[in-house]
Amino acid sequence: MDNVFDYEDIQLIPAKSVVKSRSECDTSVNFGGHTFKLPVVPANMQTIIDEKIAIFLAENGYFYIMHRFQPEKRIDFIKDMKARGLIASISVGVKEAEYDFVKELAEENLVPEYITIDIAHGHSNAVIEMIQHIKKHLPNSFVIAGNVGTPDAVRELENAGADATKVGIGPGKVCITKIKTGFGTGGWQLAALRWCAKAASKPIIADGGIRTHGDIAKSVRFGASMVMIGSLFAGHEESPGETFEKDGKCFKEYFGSASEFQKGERKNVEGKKMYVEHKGPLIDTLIEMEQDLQSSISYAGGRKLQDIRKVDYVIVKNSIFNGDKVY
Ligand SMILES: NC(=O)C1=CN([C@@H]2O[C@H](COP(=O)(O)OP(=O)(O)OC[C@H]3O[C@@H](n4cnc5c(N)ncnc54)[C@H](OP(=O)(O)O)[C@@H]3O)[C@@H](O)[C@H]2O)C=CC1
Ligand SMILES: Nc1nc2c(ncn2[C@@H]2O[C@H](COP(=O)(O)O)[C@@H](O)[C@H]2O)c(=O)[nH]1
Repeated sequence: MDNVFDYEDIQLIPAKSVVKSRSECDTSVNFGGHTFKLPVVPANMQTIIDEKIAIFLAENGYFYIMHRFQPEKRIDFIKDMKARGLIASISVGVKEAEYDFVKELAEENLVPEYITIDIAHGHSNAVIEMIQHIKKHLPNSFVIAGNVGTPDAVRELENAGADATKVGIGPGKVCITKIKTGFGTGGWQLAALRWCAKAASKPIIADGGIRTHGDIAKSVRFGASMVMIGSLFAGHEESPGETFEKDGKCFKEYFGSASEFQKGERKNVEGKKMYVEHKGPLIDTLIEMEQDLQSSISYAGGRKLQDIRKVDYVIVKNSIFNGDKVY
């Protein structure tokens, strides 16, 4: 690896604008045969998405991935989405029961449009075998496999049949993998994305470490087709979990999928919990993301999302915030 950098080490270089208004810039993306308004998907975590949010996102043209932490609800969830004429997008793990679940879906002819294999260390035979199992029983589902952090892993999962791979081990806001294991892409997630994207022949989802809307544009620049985000989507009015008040301010909890709060026990804990200040309605954030990304496209001198891929960049050795707070 030559250049190692993360989101805040990079600035994209502006090119001459070709639009009269940022509203002319098109942020939509085709991913897995469907077009979505944004190249952004809320993380498939229990404090980020639930059935209600999934319906809201699907009805309004946004991509979503339902989490896998209430496995008994998944069949009814898929049936409900299908009954509404909406895309069904679910997550699975790799344990034995998940093999039976995939077979059950096939037997009932319940075919989710998207299935995400959601595992911490995706470069493993466990994930390769699950990709093959899904492709055998549900060949028409678009399979997203992860998480990985190397070109070798991307190639192996693609060769096993994955339709997209998800890159990011340890850059998440509530992640403690980097601290507890010493491994991962924490601190160099954007460079890892670039490294993996060069090897990929199918779409990549950049997962974790997004702290500002500008990081979405940077992810696209370095090869992401889709960007998975947890912390920026936490704390909304609709977010799962209770709102509580402290010193006159409202908060919501955001915890890791490998935290004791998710697992219900302190075994192989690699995630933590934090409290996020209340952010208001989800739609306001989605609209602001779209406007900011339209602006990014205009700075790229383009009209559509892919134009961001063409811009030059510099590696800024110190933080781009120069000691200032982000907001
Ligand atoms: N993106 C990221 O950086 C990370 C994300 N997570 C999230 O946490 C959740 C739980 O993940 P995960 O623990 O994988 O899921 P599971 O608890 O479902 O474990 C999946 C299987 O993989 C095994 N496993 C887990 N980690 C490893 C490893 N490092 N090497 C070999 N086998 C392993 C587990 O066995 P056993 O438990 O016995 O080892 C289990 O059989 C997921 O939602 C995941 O996305 C967790 C950590 C990092
Ligand atoms: N190491 C861990 N990573 C986790 C855990 N739960 C989720 N995640 C990953 O984080 C991203 C979201 O990152 P953010 O920076 O946008 O907040 C999520 O999509 C997972 O890949 C965990 O317990 N440990």
